Amino acid sequence: MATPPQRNKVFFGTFVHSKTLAELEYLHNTAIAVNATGKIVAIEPDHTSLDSALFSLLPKLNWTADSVSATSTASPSHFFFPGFIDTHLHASQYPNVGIFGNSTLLDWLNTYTFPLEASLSDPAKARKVYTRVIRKTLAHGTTCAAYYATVDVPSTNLLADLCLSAGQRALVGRVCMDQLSPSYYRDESPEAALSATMESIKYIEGIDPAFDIVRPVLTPRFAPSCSAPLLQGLGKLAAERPDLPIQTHISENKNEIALVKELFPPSATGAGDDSYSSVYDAFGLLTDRTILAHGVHLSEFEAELIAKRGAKVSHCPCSNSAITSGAARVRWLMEKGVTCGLGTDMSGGYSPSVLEAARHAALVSRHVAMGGDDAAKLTVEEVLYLATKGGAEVVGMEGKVGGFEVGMEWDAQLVTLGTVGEDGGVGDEEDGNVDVFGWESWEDRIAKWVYNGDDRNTRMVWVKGRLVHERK
Ligand SMILES: O=c1[nH]c(=O)c2nc[nH]c2[nH]1
Repeated sequence: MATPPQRNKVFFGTFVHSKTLAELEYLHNTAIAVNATGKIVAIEPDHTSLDSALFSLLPKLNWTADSVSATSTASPSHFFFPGFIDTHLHASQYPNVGIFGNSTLLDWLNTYTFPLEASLSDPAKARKVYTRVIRKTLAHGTTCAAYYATVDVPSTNLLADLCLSAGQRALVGRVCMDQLSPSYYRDESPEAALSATMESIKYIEGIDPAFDIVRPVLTPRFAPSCSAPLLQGLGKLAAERPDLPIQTHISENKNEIALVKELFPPSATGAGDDSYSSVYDAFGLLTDRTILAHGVHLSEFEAELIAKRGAKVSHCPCSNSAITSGAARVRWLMEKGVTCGLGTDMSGGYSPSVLEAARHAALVSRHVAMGGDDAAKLTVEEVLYLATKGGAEVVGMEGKVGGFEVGMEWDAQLVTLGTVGEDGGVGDEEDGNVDVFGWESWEDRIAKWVYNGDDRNTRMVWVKGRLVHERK
């Protein structure tokens, strides 16, 4: 299934993206040229119109006018923004969003999660769920998602097929788990888990050999679900396959941490201590390709170890609040040198939106601040960095997606906010859920979007230059 052939494209208007963790860059009256393979090949600021940009760009790029399609918006309430990167979510749990009652992690897994995931070995059900979650996340501007599927190989492969045909960039993980779940939902043995994982890796290599859009990811569910031989086998595979990322959960919930200490004492792992991070480290799974979801209760020692290994943390604030896991200290992690991104963690998290995760990240950081560390507060600029450039680093795609620079790929969204008319009614633009009165600075508009925006503001979405969603 090859990506359909594309035309060259020129986009004109306001572009907003993260320059650094602390700073957004605003490029007004700017044209960005994207070639037929989806790469940004030119960025030209300070044009008076699309026509003037085309007049300048086409000869430079050796493009004819009829080889180019243009998307232009000069409205002060429209802007292009990099596509969001969801660094942690369970595609298989999408039907359960919002269904968690008063549960916490370990009972939530048994009550809500394992039965649903197991039921997705029905191919018709899996197709329905995966089609829907891809559509929904694209509609929220998620151009790249690090997905957990299930234990089942055919439906995991189906998820990869569906991401590829929808054009959503994805890491697709067959879930490895050979212990502590009901017998109807687990790998039969470490060998069976490794062979099923290889089967899925081979399948994805077959459909997207260069991993242009979809890539397999080694996915030990979390330490309690995996026997020592399984973790060891996955560590060996990770060493043999440096092209594959690894994803798992860490230190989300206090009972989970106690369980890990009980299951993996240093005598069983050979580690020098009994920390959760050292378990993954002992099995060769704490690497610079590892995405660790949650990291709520990490110790000083663990944060330092994670930073030293170059492993990344997917911060999942919506989930951490919903199933009462705790408030992760993101500023502290970043100051320790740990790269962080954002995850919706559906369905521990109830929302498919990375913008919502950004908002929760800002709010949870204020709860951390209320505990006495005022510097913990994350700004609008910082949570948007985590949602884009930080996320790109977490999934191993830094320099490729997450921003607007020559050489990067065009993974982007067109965001439209609603203008308010002279009489207080609807202005030139559609009636949006974010009202722009016209006197706000661009910084204010972006803040209003972060705190009030949703998929109604996500007008168009592109991945690698291809239009993958348009809101009518
Ligand atoms: O939020 C979570 N969701 C899960 O599915 C899971 N499995 C292990 N640990 C987990 N945490």
